[in-house]
Amino acid sequence: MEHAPKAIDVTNDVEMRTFNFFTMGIDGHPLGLHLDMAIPTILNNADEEQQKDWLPKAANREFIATYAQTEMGHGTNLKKLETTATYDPKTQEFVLNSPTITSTKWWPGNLGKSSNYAVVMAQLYTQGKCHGAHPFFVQLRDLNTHKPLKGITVGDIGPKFGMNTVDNGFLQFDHVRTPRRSMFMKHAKVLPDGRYVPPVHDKLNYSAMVFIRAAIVSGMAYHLLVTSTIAVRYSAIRRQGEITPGAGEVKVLDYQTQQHRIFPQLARGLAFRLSGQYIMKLYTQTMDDIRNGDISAVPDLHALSCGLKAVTTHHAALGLEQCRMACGGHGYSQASGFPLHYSVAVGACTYEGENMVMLLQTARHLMKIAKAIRAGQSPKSNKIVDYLFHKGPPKCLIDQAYDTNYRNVLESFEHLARRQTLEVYDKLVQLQQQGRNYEQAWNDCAVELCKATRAHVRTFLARTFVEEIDKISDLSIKSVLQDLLQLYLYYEVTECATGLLEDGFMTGQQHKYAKKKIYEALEKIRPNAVSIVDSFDFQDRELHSVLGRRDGNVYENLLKWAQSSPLNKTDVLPFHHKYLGKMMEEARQRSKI
Ligand SMILES: CCCCCCCCCCCCCCCC(=O)SCCNC(=O)CCNC(=O)[C@H](O)C(C)(C)COP(=O)(O)OP(=O)(O)OC[C@H]1O[C@@H](n2cnc3c(N)ncnc32)[C@H](O)[C@@H]1OP(=O)(O)O
Ligand SMILES: Cc1cc2nc3c(=O)[nH]c(=O)nc-3n(C[C@H](O)[C@H](O)[C@H](O)COP(=O)(O)OP(=O)(O)OC[C@H]3O[C@@H](n4cnc5c(N)ncnc54)[C@H](O)[C@@H]3O)c2cc1C
Repeated sequence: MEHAPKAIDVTNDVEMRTFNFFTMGIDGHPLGLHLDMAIPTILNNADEEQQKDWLPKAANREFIATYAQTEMGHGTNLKKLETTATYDPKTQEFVLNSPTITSTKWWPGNLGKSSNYAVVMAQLYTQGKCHGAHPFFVQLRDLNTHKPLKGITVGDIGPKFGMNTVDNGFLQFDHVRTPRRSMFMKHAKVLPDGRYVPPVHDKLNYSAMVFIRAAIVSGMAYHLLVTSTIAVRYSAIRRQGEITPGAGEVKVLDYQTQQHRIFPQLARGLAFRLSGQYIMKLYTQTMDDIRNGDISAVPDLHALSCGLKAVTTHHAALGLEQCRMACGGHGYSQASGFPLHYSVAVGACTYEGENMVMLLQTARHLMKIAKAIRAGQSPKSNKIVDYLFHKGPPKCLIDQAYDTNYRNVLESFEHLARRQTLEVYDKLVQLQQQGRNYEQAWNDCAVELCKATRAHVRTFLARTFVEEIDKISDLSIKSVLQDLLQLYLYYEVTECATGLLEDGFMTGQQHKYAKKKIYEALEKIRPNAVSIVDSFDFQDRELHSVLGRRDGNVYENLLKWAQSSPLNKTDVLPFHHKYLGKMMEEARQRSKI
């Protein structure tokens, strides 16, 4: 008996995301910000009554909302946002206003044409006092005509580096009135008479950003695993040159340089995937804690999500580019899929907090820990940062036989993170003792502060990778993943070798040992590489790549792909005789004279 196809349940988040993903590709769609930021804001920042009203409608797509925070003049420094929401107790309304050109909201995804509502971040004024940026849920367009409401100017910001299926927009308010209850009131409130009730933690309004920063980690894993799948598969069919003269052309994947280019991206993709799961669990747990009145984990979550976001997006951008270059000329064609994946992935280096700014946020947290260490305090049973309090071995032991579960490699990462953190802390203190104020001293130390964050995040990623692989009980799977783990760890050792060699912790000999372990891992991974990427079970329609086809039939499909180009619809372009043809004809005539 035939069954009618099951309809998509639009209120089921996973079902809907999967559907969107396969039907609309990866560069975004009109519901992206609605699902990723507006709904999380409602969940975490609307009070019970507001949620009852907004959430079912949002889940049911009765409206489309976006997250409008960034302005033309300020994206990073939220304290300087210029949009105002001034409370008028007479009418119990807020008046939203964009006082300057630079206060124009600029960048929000799906704001330009799709959304009819927005979470708007605006400086809250009541009883003559500014209380900082707060979120408001504001209607922008008429629900029937979809025309902008009175006082609202809204539109698209134009083509971008990528993600051009998303209508990133601009928005201006000219004294637009919105009811008092359009302010998100779970944490802070404005009472009908205008009194302001502060939140228990003044950064709870930023929870949607924390959510996306955490989600980005898995997103970057996805991009890296997809692009390394393309590069591995293509390298397994591409033959070029000989290793043994006369033995015939080899698959380019047999070249050590090719493996060294691609396999670390695969390993990093897995590492990001495992840490992505960890941070998402931490996010969910922390949001539950907040609901129960416990905000103690907020700083840890914020610090870890900022650092992971910055490091994983940066490494994904570098890794994607390596995968592209590893595919030679065909990698530069849009048929490879790389331009699409690259332009989407690199946006994440900027959105949801510019990467340097994010590294510095984590460093802020590290400096507090350094202060506690220097004051002789004990660790507080915090799995993520406690290692900073402990003294590790005085010398690197990566080449010693005592290694169980890579403890000696992890100790090397811990050593570097600890040293970098404490050294930059000491420099901060010293500069202040020499007369610099804290902010000036901070700026003088900024590059070193970022290095401390990177070292700390490297330690976290590596430890999570080791711990998760250790939990696997299927030995055949475990052994393949252990090869990738070996590559990951020693590759990271060589990446931070300058820091490990700088203070004599690691010897030149040990550096050479790490390189040897990399080459050994590459060799072990090579025979399994295609099976590993096949096991991710990406569908061809996800890869968007002729080079990365699962069936390996690259060349015939590359030709078909080129032949289907609009330029090839006719043998002779319609305007040929008008321009190029005419030019050549005239030149020929002239040379005859
Ligand atoms: C297949 C692919 C899938 C991909 C995966 C999914 C992706 C899905 C696609 C999405 C598509 C694009 C979506 C883009 C959407 C936008 O880009 S939305 C706009 C995002 N904008 C930003 O991120 C702005 C960045 N700036 C900031 O977050 C803040 O201004 C800064 C830089 C953190 C500083 O904030 P501030 O208000 O000036 O704070 P300040 O007074 O300096 O106080 C700092 C204190 O607050 C704390 N703090 C600051 N922020 C927080 C926070 N959030 N929580 C807790 N504490 C905080 C600090 O730790 C510090 O604490 P203390 O050290 O003082 O104890
Ligand atoms: C694809 C995309 C989608 C986006 N979607 C949205 C959205 O949906 N909603 C939304 O509200 N916004 C969105 N944005 C905006 C985005 O969040 C901001 O662009 C981002 O937060 C960076 O802010 P900025 O543009 O002001 O950069 P700037 O802060 O001007 O950065 C410029 C440079 O200054 C440096 N810098 C700035 N401050 C400091 C500091 N304190 N210390 C050291 N260096 C500093 C930065 O590191 C950077 O190198 C999106 C952006 C992009 C690219």
